[in-house]
Amino acid sequence: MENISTLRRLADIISDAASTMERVYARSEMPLPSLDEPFNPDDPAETLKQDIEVEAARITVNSAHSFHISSCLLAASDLNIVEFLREAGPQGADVKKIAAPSGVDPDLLARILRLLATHHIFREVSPGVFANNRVSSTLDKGKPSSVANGNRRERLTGSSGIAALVEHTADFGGKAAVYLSDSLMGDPTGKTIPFNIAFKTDKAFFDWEHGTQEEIAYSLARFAVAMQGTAATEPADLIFQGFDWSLLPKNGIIVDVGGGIGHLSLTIAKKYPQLRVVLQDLGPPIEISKNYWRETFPAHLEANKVEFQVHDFFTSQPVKDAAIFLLRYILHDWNDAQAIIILGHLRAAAQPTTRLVILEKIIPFASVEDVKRSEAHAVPGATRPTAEAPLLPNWGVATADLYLYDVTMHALVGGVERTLQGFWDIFHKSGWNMIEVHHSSGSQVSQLVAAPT
Ligand SMILES: C[S@@+](CC[C@H](N)C(=O)[O-])C[C@H]1O[C@@H](n2cnc3c(N)ncnc32)[C@H](O)[C@@H]1O
Repeated sequence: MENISTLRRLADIISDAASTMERVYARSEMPLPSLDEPFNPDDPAETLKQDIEVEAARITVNSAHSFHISSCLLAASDLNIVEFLREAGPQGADVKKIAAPSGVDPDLLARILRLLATHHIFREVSPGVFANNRVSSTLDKGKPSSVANGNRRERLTGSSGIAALVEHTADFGGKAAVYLSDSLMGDPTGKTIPFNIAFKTDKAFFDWEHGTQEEIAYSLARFAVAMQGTAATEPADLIFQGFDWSLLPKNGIIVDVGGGIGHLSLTIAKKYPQLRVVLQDLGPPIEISKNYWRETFPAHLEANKVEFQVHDFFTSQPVKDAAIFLLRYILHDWNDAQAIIILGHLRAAAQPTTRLVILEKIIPFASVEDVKRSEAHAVPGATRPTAEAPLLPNWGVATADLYLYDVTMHALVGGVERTLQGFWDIFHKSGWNMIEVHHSSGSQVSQLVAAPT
């Protein structure tokens, strides 16, 4: 009830703010400037916004500074602050104590935590005293803070993966993203990837070997755990909210293409142990995945129902009798030409009964779309409800994570989060026919099912 009343109070604040603005503009007999019109400093309605009442009612976001949220998040996670505050309990701890294990400047740390608390990540209980809240505690790596501080390499292992995902994104993604404009100014085609400018390398992200062996091993392991973290941000049964896995024959083979540690195929195999899994990825993730399966689902290994295969998906697919080629968060790493090559190799190895199951975010337009003119929208399950005006049809900032991911994909690997038509096009060009789409509740991730044409 407490939460409902908080929500109601929030709605009342917004409603009061709207009434204030309405009153001020009505009093001056002027229309409220439209968000869709260009800014005109000479319009008297603009000067009215300087009105102190309106100023107080207005919620503004200074987007140009918002990268500090990610940099502060990265610092807080790197310094294992959440673990320290878990041990401090709900009353929190003074920032001098929080800073002590790492030896960082407490005043600067307070500023970092205050910025995050202002975005409802951590709570400033009293001046300079911070505690975890519901949001910050999702970053908890689940270990005593002394262990997390004592072993940088191991501090993420066995965690939910959310801290690893935040660190990977804010670290590599954040550093790459600031070069977006530089990349476009230097090369308007968009083919220069910001990552390459930021890290002064010609290599692609997945081939990049940087720093010492220890640093490489650390970021590889962090990436593997981060991919598991993407699942922790989605409903646990997401993979079962679409394609019906029970329809697969006994010993049907799921090839988890670019499967990382294979957490997704493992989830399916746990529920349907009659299915076999071939987990494919590059060498280092495959090594990490073996331990993960040994610890998480040893029975499947003992039954010889999982095979770990080092395989480059830009080469010919060795499994010719797959029931399913499963690709989660693979296609978004690559541009269309590359995605068509990957899908083409799978098509060449497919039987008529083989199905492609793709898990990806599908990008809606920010405008109303004429779905009747889209071939892809005729596929069962493809159409999604849109929001009513004055909300944007895609629900506006409520779905902003889709577009944030999209630009991160470009900045880091030159990839793209595709529209439905975008998927239709690459399927079509690689010999696959989109037959079903499943949008899931409580998640931005959809399943696309395709059959060989
Ligand atoms: C975004 S991750 C997704 C991992 C996994 N499917 C998941 O959902 O957690 C992309 C994966 O593609 C793998 N990968 C990148 N290039 C590859 C290639 N040429 N061949 C096979 N796997 C590759 C990476 O190692 C990584 O595990």
